[in-house]
Amino acid sequence: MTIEKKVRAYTNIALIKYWGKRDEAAILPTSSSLSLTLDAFYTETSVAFKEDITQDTFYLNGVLQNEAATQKVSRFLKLFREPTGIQTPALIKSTNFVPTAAGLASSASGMAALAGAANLASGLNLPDQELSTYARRGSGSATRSIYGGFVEWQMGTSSEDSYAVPIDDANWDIGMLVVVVNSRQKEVSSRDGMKNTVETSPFYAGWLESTAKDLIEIKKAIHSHDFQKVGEITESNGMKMHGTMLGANPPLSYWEPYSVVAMQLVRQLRKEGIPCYFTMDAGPNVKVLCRLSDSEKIKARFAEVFRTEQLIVSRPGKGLQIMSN
Ligand SMILES: O=C(O)C[C@@](O)(CF)CCOP(=O)(O)OP(=O)(O)O
Repeated sequence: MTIEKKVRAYTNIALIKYWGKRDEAAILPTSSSLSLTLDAFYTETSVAFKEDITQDTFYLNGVLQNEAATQKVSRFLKLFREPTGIQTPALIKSTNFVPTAAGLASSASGMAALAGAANLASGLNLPDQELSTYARRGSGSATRSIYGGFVEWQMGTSSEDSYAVPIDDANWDIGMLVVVVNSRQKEVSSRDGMKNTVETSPFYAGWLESTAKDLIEIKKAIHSHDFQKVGEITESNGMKMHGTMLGANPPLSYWEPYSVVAMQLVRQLRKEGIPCYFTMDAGPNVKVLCRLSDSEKIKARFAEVFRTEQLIVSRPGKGLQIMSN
């Protein structure tokens, strides 16, 4: 029995970064990672296997997608067609609720929502942990969006045990301010950036050793609700990831001048006694981990430098949600 339901998945921001694969095809990482799912950014997707269409048909934000984008979705749907034997064409409708200027990687919420919708439509009905290994085959960071709050993606030893584990609901005055320095499509994708780094950076071995220790320490800090420790490890881990890129050949940096302005403002606010810590991904945008109760105060300080539409406060997000159609 298949059901056509809309599934919502929220995006996540890594505090302990995923930056490198040990297996490109299966999207298996070189290290485990840990993220915070965000409530403010999400994707809603429905999948329906329909006899009245002749081929997979994919709408994104209401726009019929081209052959290449549709083939990518079809390749992903094979994960659900193979075990069920479903040959019927699929109608896929996906909407990204990522504020237009956000420029946040929607691959995490996009692939997690697609996995959730396909899981229902195919009748496979995998439990969340196993479903996260399917989302992973779409995009590594999507693994973590199956759950809410703080989530660990365990690197595992195979495809079957490289999955997400919920760590903590983060409902203890945790928030994040996303500073959108630039929302345009970045030149170098995370996929390409991490591949080049793994292959050429002399700092990569040091990163692997250090990030494994960071993960152990941040989980202790989360369990003891030690916000300062969580923040310090987050900021350090993100900078070490960017450090590996600077050593790659050719060197890679995603930073723009206003990325540095944002980081300096975070340091200034900390000096004034407001606990906040920055992290960056494969783009110029800066994410500020803070107390939810401080987020508006911090946003107001950023608004002295950035336009308000560049500043988005998010509380912790939940895991996959099945929406009423
Ligand atoms: O999210 C993190 O842990 C850190 C990053 O965002 C970069 F800073 C990596 C995201 O990589 P993703 O887009 O998932 O790559 P894919 O597996 O090649 O699709």
